[in-house]
Amino acid sequence: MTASPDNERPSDNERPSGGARPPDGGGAPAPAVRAADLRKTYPASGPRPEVPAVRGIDLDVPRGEFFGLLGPNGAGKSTTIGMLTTLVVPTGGGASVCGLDVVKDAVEIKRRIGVVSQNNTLDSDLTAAENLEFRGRFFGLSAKDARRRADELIELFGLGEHRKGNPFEMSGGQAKRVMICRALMHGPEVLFLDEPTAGLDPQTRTNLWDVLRGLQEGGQTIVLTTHYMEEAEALCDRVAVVDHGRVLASGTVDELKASAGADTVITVSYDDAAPRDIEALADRGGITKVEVNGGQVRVFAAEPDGVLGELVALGAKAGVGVTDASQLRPSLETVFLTLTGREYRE
Ligand SMILES: Nc1ncnc2c1ncn2[C@@H]1O[C@H](COP(=O)(O)OP(=O)(O)OP(=O)(O)O)[C@@H](O)[C@H]1O
Repeated sequence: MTASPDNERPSDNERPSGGARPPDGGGAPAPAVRAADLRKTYPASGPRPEVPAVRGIDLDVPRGEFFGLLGPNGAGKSTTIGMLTTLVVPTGGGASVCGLDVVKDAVEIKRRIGVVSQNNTLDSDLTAAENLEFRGRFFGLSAKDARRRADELIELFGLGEHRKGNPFEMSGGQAKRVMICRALMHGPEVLFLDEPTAGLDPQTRTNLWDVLRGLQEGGQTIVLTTHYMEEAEALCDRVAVVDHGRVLASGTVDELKASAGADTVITVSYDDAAPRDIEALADRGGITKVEVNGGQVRVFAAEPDGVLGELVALGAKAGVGVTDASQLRPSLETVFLTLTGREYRE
């Protein structure tokens, strides 16, 4: 489910208490994003109970960084980005973007950011170029400047053939590029992208990665949400792994791997209860942890060589067969497994 702009504003006593507004003027510029104990609980509606979508998130994103909020569906990523982009009103904690409070300074923040939502929100009555020009005019550019800026972006994003195209007759990847161009029309300080490559085929996805990398190399601060592990690994300087509305861990991908997921994870499913003596493997050098759950065994190993074969052999000795086996090398996926005990679900 995607967080949507909500009109319900919190009452004064539940309104966030000012968030994290860094000092104005002088010194280093305020960070691109800062959040402190940021929360959102959607109110109950009919038979549906309230939903604590974001349950106290802290973030600190410096300028120029490519930052990723990574988590499975329903983790609270869209709600978090909704609050940072002022579309969703927090119910607790606070956040600032470019030093401006997301509640009190929402109008000014809108001028400073570009937002690319998950769905195609382009205007179907306008061509691609007109969509861009219209946005430029909205942000106060003269007709001439809006046209020039639109032309520049269309060129940069390889959309020349589509400038007069209807955004709803384009491929998903082309429409997404037009949306990114539109979000860049007014030269935003921070670009927010909510699941920019969801639903795109792998080739289109990696093409879009190149586009985003190019933007960052040009100095653009980018914050994206993604549920694709490999997307976060490919693009982000730093990542916050989010699940059930909380940050489980954050840092560079390498830091995360080193701290939480340095091990290779070998998972074996037996056709009956796992052999009893399997837990003794944990005492062996090079093995960090062994988890047994019914017929499933998961071994976290710094030295994984031979472990899989040994699990098969132990099963055979105990008269149980192996129905499934996998070996995950250290990655964000193993970080997630280590942190949650659950496999990452996309
Ligand atoms: N407007 C809303 N009203 C009520 N509940 C909502 C609303 N928007 C999101 N939720 C719920 O909040 C939780 C977090 O959703 P959210 O969309 O923020 O997660 P997400 O990590 O972005 O997931 P996805 O990748 O599927 O969009 C989910 O349980 C979702 O059902």
